[in-house]
Amino acid sequence: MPELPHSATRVASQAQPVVPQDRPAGASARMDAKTRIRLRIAAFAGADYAVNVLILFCYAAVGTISYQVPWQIFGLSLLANAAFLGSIASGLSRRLPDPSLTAPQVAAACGVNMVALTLAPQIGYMFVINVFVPLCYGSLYFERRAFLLAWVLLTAAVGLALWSTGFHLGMALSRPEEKLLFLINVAVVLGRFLAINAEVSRLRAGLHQRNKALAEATARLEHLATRDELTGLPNRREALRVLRAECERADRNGSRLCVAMVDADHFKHINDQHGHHTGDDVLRELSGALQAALRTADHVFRYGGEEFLVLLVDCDAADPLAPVERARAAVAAHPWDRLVRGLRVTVSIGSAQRQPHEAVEQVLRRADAALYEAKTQGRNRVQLAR
Ligand SMILES: Nc1nc2c(ncn2[C@@H]2O[C@H](COP(=O)(O)OP(=O)(O)OP(=O)(O)O)[C@@H](O)[C@H]2O)c(=O)[nH]1
Repeated sequence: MPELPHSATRVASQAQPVVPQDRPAGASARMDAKTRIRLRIAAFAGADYAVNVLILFCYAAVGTISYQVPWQIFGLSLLANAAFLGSIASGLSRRLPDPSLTAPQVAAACGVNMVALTLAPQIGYMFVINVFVPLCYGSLYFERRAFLLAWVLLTAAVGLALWSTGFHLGMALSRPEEKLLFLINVAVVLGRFLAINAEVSRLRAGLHQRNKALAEATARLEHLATRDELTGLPNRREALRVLRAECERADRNGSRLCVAMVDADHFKHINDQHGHHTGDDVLRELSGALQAALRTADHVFRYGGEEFLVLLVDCDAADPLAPVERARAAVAAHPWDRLVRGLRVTVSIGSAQRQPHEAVEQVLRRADAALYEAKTQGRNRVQLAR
């Protein structure tokens, strides 16, 4: 069952079903707050019983029914409401699967109305109308099976009450005061439906809010899971996902892909000489320089440490080295002086043109081997994979 709504306290149905579900163990402050809400709702249910009893006293006052009826209903309502308040206040209800006592409170409200129907069948329609309110409120929280059960039981209870009166169901409307009392009762019932409607709106707004927060949290998590925090580039996990997707696409439409491993030269030296902070700045600028040198359709990923992976889509088979050579030259020509005077940063690149249907792991292995060659041959160069 959902969390107990605060505004549920405003719902003026007869026995208010309350909602929070917690376990008996550990009476934390949070549970105490829930208990307070449950108590408040049960108290409002009590006030609701009082309104019904008052209407019955009015009927007795105008002579439609005997005074015995409101007194008996008053006693019964008091008993039921006191039992609910007592078991919620004492913490007894927390030992139950439904600590809000939603179903028992709905059942009690319907039961009191059915007893009233048997005691005063001459205004019996009023009690039949009244039972819609607690049942409707319960339906907000009941699962389908529970609601079906409530439906069957209530129908049986109405049938039983009618049978006990010999099916003498009536509505006293002959005198003006009876007409007025009937209208008052209808107004009270409709008011209760309005309160239920407010409750539905509140639950819906809460749900909408929670869905929105969940969608935002999911997007944030997704971003964190696929992005490198330092450079803002997509990370290695995302690189492999995109690479697989692009390979499938290339195989479908017969286009070519180039995979290039880009590694900063002597980066350890930069860190050692200028500090990790500068090293981080270099990585950030490096990612920007690589992106600026490539087409927007191409991808740059931070593959790890000082290593980047570049994925060139629709790569020109005639000159697969041209774009990566452009990227290398752009990095070498970048105004690194802006970071630290005299700073020079270059990259070595191993580039592999993917063969049709070549496995992702294989093309990455070839690009990595080419990068190793570029490093051993003196760095600041591009090596095409074999
Ligand atoms: N500042 C900074 N340094 C990093 C980061 N990730 C990796 N490094 C450093 O990058 C350095 C890489 O060093 P090496 O693997 O020896 O490579 P290298 O010094 O670039 O040498 P070559 O690749 O052979 O040219 C290590 O000192 C890592 O600590 C990072 O996010 N920030």
